[in-house]
Amino acid sequence: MSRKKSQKSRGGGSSSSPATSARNLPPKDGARAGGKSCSPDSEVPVNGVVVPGRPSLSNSAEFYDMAFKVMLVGDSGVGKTCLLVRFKDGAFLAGSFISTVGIDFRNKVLNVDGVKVKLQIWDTAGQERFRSVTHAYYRDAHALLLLYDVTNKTSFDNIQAWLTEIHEYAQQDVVVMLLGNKVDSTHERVVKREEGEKLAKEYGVPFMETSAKTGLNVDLAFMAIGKELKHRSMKLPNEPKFKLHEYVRKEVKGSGCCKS
Ligand SMILES: Nc1nc2c(ncn2[C@@H]2O[C@H](COP(=O)(O)OP(=O)(O)OP(=O)(O)O)[C@@H](O)[C@H]2O)c(=O)[nH]1
Ligand SMILES: [Mg+2]
Repeated sequence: MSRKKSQKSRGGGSSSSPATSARNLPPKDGARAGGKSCSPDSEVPVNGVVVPGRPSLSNSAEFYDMAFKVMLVGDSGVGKTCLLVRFKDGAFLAGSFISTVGIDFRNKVLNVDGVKVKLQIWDTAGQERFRSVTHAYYRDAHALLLLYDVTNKTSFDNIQAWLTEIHEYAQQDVVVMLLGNKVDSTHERVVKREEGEKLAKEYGVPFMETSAKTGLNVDLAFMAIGKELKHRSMKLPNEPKFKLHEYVRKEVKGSGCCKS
């Protein structure tokens, strides 16, 4: 997989540290974990592959073969932070909603067909006032999970604007996946699954509905991204091409009410 720009462009000092979340992600992997600023950029090489055959040791003391940057984007309140916490810790952040301030990240190593794939997952702030902070991170992202909230029509209507932004700031070959979150809220749902599917088809991106609350399809979304990125960077001559759309279509689970 080829990345066009170097990602060492944000400088190496503390001034390059992102604004971090006031709440949200417990300070384990985040950019200011332990009160220190660090440069997570240096951990993830441009093409994702660390050193073939020589596993590296990540911050979380877990070995991995390759590492990639994944960003969570979408309107404020769609559930980006909750989705990440569900994936990383298997928990749901219930209670009052505290909006993310700036940007933060967490690492998780996945076993993708016997290969340890580290995903460095950046949780962005959906609020408009943090948009310029987020823009600076797009260009290094290998994959983007774009979320809307199935109980919030505006968040769905804004997806096109998000995709425009992604095309403007992200790499051309970035992997994008559309997620309709909060499908557990069946009574409040205002965006049908078919509408999400239609929009995703229009833009040629894979789609699934998720629930950070119940965990529906959360692991699958990240695993699909991990598989796609791993296959892109480790294409063996006789290996069949990984088909992300097909994989998602086959593996995705319905919300219980309306899966065909
Ligand atoms: N029912 C339900 N509620 C959810 C789900 N995911 C998130 N929420 C709730 O939605 C609210 C917003 O969730 P967050 O994860 O903080 O939203 P966010 O996208 O990170 O918002 P910003 O940080 O402002 O960009 C919180 O009150 C969550 O409890 C879900 O899958 N189901
Ligand atoms: Mg958040």
